[in-house]
Amino acid sequence: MSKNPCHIALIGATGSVGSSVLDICRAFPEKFKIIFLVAHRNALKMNDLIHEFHPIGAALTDREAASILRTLQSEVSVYETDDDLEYIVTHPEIDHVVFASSGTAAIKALQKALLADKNVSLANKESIVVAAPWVMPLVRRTDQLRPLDSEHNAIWQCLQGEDKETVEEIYLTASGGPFRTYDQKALRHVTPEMALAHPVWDMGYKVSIDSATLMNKGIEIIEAMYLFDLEHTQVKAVICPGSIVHGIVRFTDGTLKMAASTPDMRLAAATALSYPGRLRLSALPQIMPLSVHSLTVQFYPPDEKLFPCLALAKEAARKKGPYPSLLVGADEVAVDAFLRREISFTQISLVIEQVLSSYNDNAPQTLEESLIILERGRERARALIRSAGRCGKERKSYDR
Ligand SMILES: NC(=O)C1=CN([C@@H]2O[C@H](COP(=O)(O)OP(=O)(O)OC[C@H]3O[C@@H](n4cnc5c(N)ncnc54)[C@H](OP(=O)(O)O)[C@@H]3O)[C@@H](O)[C@H]2O)C=CC1
Ligand SMILES: CC(=O)[C@@H](O)[C@H](O)COP(=O)(O)O
Ligand SMILES: [Mn+2]
Repeated sequence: MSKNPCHIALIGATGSVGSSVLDICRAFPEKFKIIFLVAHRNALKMNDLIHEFHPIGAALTDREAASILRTLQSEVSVYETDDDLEYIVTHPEIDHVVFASSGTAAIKALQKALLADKNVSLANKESIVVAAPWVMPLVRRTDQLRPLDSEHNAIWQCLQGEDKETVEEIYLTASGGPFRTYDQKALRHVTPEMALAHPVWDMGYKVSIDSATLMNKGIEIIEAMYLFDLEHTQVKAVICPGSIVHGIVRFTDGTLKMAASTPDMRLAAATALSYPGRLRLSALPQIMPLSVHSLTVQFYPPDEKLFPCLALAKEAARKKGPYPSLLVGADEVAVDAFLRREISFTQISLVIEQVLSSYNDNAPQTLEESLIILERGRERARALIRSAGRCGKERKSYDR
């Protein structure tokens, strides 16, 4: 930790990962102080957080929501634009920026934070998948970028003190999602409510649906390739029901090193924020420490036929070029359409597959080109869904 208290800017403060980070800050006020809070449009929750954490500023990237927040309180300055976000993540008062927002909107802020030599904890996987070639070279110090995604946080912990050349392969564990035991026929009748009911984690809608299709694990494979500078053949997914083990590294001498803990994002947040120290999390009595005596862990391979999204993401990992951005764009739109009941659960992978297979342009050379490809992925997915026709059932929005 650079200083006590460590001054934090939290992007995605009103979300699921944001709440875990705030729980750690709440439990250790002498170690962590919230200086800026950023979210998209949840003005009411942001207002509550301002009253609790007393930051010097808050931002809502939705302009209307920012206006509402200004009317709700006068305690802090309210920001809203991309420039404001850059101001926040490079602010001289800030030591550590946590990127816990969903989507890809914070990519440029992530670049700015790294360039300004801030420590960064990163939960947002889409940013790395879309922009790694323009983000990873900006990392200046080995302790600067700390993975918050639970599997990557586990791998990061396993790799500490190790020589990268001795890493043979890594395994990211997957819970298997709510449909781990389903067959093809049962998958056809899956509803958004069923898909959102994750067996282990309480997460935002997008990542919950991605977990149910196993796209989350596919996206995480690409994320891990870039974060740990590994080939696609070195990153594997393995099902671990219950998600007690989060990540495994196999070294060249055959040793397997794995990180296990109660599945709780506050643990990942604590390790990233307190690195190289560790916190005494008994201050958070709700986190039950694992007992070695009751530990039974099973691993088995994922079924890529039943969950084709994983195979599609692995193919994008192999081909790289435009495919990771296309995959993220198409998946975003397909998941949204599923939540709006415009397509079925099994059509999610069909939409993404068609977007990927119909694309033959060049690899992006710049971040701007990668963002254009991301947008093409979204547009093509929208066009496919439109042309397939709407199902005409009741449409319920799952937007927060
Ligand atoms: N949830 C989890 O346990 C895990 C999540 N992740 C990753 O972390 C990220 C966040 O996930 P999760 O917390 O579940 O998501 P949520 O949907 O719960 O929260 C998303 C957060 O991002 C904010 N946000 C959305 N768009 C923007 C934007 N354009 N600018 C600024 N803030 C924005 C939202 O604000 P508002 O509420 O105002 O709309 C909200 O605070 C995702 O990339 C996810 O894949 C990784 C590992 C675990
Ligand atoms: C908590 C976390 O890191 C999520 O990304 C988690 O991995 C989702 O669960 P699945 O293992 O089901 O994808
Ligand atoms: Mn994860």
